[in-house]
Amino acid sequence: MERKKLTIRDIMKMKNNKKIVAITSYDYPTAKIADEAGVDIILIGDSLGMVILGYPSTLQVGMSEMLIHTKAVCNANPKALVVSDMPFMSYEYSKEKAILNSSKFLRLGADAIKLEGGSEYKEVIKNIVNSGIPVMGHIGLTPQKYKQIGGYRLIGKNYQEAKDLLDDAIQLEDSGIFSLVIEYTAYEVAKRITEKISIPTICIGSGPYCDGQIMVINDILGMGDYSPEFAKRYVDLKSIIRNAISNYKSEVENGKFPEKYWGMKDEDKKKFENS
Ligand SMILES: Nc1nc(=O)c2c([nH]1)NC[C@@H]1CN(c3ccc(C(=O)N[C@@H](CCC(=O)O)C(=O)O)cc3)CN21
Ligand SMILES: CC(C)C(=O)C(=O)O
Ligand SMILES: [Mg+2]
Repeated sequence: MERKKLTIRDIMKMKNNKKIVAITSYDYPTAKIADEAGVDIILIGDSLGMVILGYPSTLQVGMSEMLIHTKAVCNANPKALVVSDMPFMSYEYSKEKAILNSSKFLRLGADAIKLEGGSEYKEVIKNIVNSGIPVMGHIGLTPQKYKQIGGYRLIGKNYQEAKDLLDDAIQLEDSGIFSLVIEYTAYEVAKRITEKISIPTICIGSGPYCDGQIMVINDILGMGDYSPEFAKRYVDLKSIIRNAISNYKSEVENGKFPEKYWGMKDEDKKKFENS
C-alpha cells in the first residue's frame, strides 16, 4: 500500500491513538532508510553538530549547516513529516529574524521547525505560527542552554522545576505549537504534561508515558563516540563499518581486491602495445 505524505494534522491525530515514532536524520541516504522503515517524523536536529560535524556542542551549529542538511533530507522526499531544528541564536533576539530563518527551512521542503524554550518564547512562536509555519516545541533538557542549565542533566526532579515545566507546556500549547518534545525530564513530569495538554508529546529520556519517542539516529545505530544514558543501541554499526573497511584494507594489501576488471578490444590492444 502506498504510504501517503504525513501532515501535522496526521501527527496531531495520533495522540491517544497510536505512538509517534520520530528519529533524527541529517543526510539523503539515512533519510531514505528511515522513511522506508516507516517512521512518522524525521528531525534534522542540531545534534547534527555533535554527531556528524564533530563540534563540542550544538552551540557551534549555524543556519547554513542546518539548511544544507535539511536540503539533503528533503531530497529523499520522505513520507514522514520533516522537521528542522532552529539553531542557537537563529530565533532568540528578534522576531523578524525568527520568522525569516524559519521560512528558509520551509522553502527547502521541511514541513515544520522546532525550537528550544519555554513560555519566554511564547511571542516568538506566535509570530512564526502566524506566518504559516508549523512549530514544534522543546522543553526539559534544552541542549542549547546547557551552560545555563549546568550540564546535560535530568530536569524536573524537584517540585519547582516540575511545576515550571508543566506551566511551560501549557503556555506553549497556547502559543500554537502542534507538538512538544520533552527531553530528559523525570517521567512523572512528562506523564502529567501528556495528560494535561491536547497536542502530542514526543519524549527523549523522559519515560514511556508520552505520545511518542524520538532518538538520535547515531545512538540507535551505535555510530558515535558518545551516547546519552537514555539512548538504546539497536545495532553496533561502528564495528560493522570498521570491519568492512579493514577487510577492504587487507584485500588491497594482499592483492585480493579488485577481482573484476575490464580490457580493451583485441585489435586496439595490439595497436596500443605496439605504439
Ligand atoms: N549522540 C547524541 N545524542 C543525543 O541525544 C544528544 C546529543 N548527541 N547531543 C545533543 C543533545 C545532548 N543530549 C544529552 C547529552 C548527555 C546526556 C546525559 O545522559 N548526561 C549524563 C551526564 C549528566 C551530567 O553531566 O550531569 C548523565 O549521566 O545523565 C543526556 C542528553 C541529548 N542530545
Ligand atoms: C534529540 C532531538 C530532540 C534534538 O533536538 C536534536 O537531535 O537536536
Ligand atoms: Mg536539537
